[in-house]
Amino acid sequence: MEAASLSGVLSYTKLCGSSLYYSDDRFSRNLHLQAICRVGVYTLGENDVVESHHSHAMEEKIGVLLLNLGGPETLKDVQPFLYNLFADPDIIQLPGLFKLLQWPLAKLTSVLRAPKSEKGYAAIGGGSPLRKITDEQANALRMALEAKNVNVSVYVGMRYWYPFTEEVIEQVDTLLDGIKWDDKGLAMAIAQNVDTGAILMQGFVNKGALATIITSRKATFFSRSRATLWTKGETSNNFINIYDKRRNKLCVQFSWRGFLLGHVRLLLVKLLEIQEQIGSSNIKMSNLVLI
Ligand SMILES: C=CC1=C(C)c2cc3[nH]c(cc4nc(cc5[nH]c(cc1n2)c(C)c5CCC(=O)O)C(CCC(=O)O)=C4C)c(C)c3C=C
Ligand SMILES: [Fe+2]
Repeated sequence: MEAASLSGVLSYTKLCGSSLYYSDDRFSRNLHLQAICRVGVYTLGENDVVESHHSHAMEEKIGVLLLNLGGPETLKDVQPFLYNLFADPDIIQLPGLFKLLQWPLAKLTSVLRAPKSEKGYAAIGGGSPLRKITDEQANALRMALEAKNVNVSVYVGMRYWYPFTEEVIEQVDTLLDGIKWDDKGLAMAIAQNVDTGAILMQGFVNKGALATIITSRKATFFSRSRATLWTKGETSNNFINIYDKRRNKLCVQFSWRGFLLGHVRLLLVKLLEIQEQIGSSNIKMSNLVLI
């Protein structure tokens, strides 16, 4: 895949007092470059009404999380980066029991491909420009919002290379204030059908599970008995997809039990709205940060 065609994923996280909003368009349609470019154009038009919301916005903590895929920053990153990419079943999907070969095959193909890719990266300066571009976009977004008197923290998380989304989410504690973690860093979570409210699954999440939910769009929990993350459906293929691409609609909402159940549930309903706006051609920053 051409490096130039690979921007990726744009996601927004809004912390509203105690709520986390996010939206992730990872592999949907052809949004990749378009979405990233939108960061640059998310400035408010003269006629956009922001002022009326300002006092409200300024009291809130607002975070924006830009998600991208990442790329190798140096030539020695190329093989491990390719491994991360090929080990992702969203990129290369093997049927049935062949799934067990995902990691060895990822290792093999990454090692075989790396020399050719390294040459390509050497020709464009020795590494991928994705991180630099995404950081610049984050700064541009921050400045555009500051110019409108909207004070936000903008973060960047990558799926296949540094800074990994999981690490960013671990670090950005303030984004997760709304969830009441217990002393083991866990919170009870329930996945509900957005339309019917039916409870699909109940389990525990930690910050890593949350990051995985955000990046994979599949219901993921922390297994207390195995002390590991598990994605519902990873063996049965019967995933709980939190977003239905065909309907362009969020289909599962997560609620975290704790102080703020209502609030956090609300945030995921809002997430749906943000998602729909991102999918539409005419999203405005006022929609994004001032819901
Ligand atoms: C089997 C080959 C490949 C498939 C299938 C594939 C799908 C795929 N890739 C991305 C995202 C990225 N790919 C990137 C680089 C890259 N990808 C492949 C191969 C496949 N990708 C290679 C060999 C490379 C290395 C570069 C090269 O040699 O051409 C990158 C990094 C871009 C950068 O700026 O460095 C990303 C990101 C997606 C989303 C995808 C399928 C949906
Ligand atoms: Fe690729």
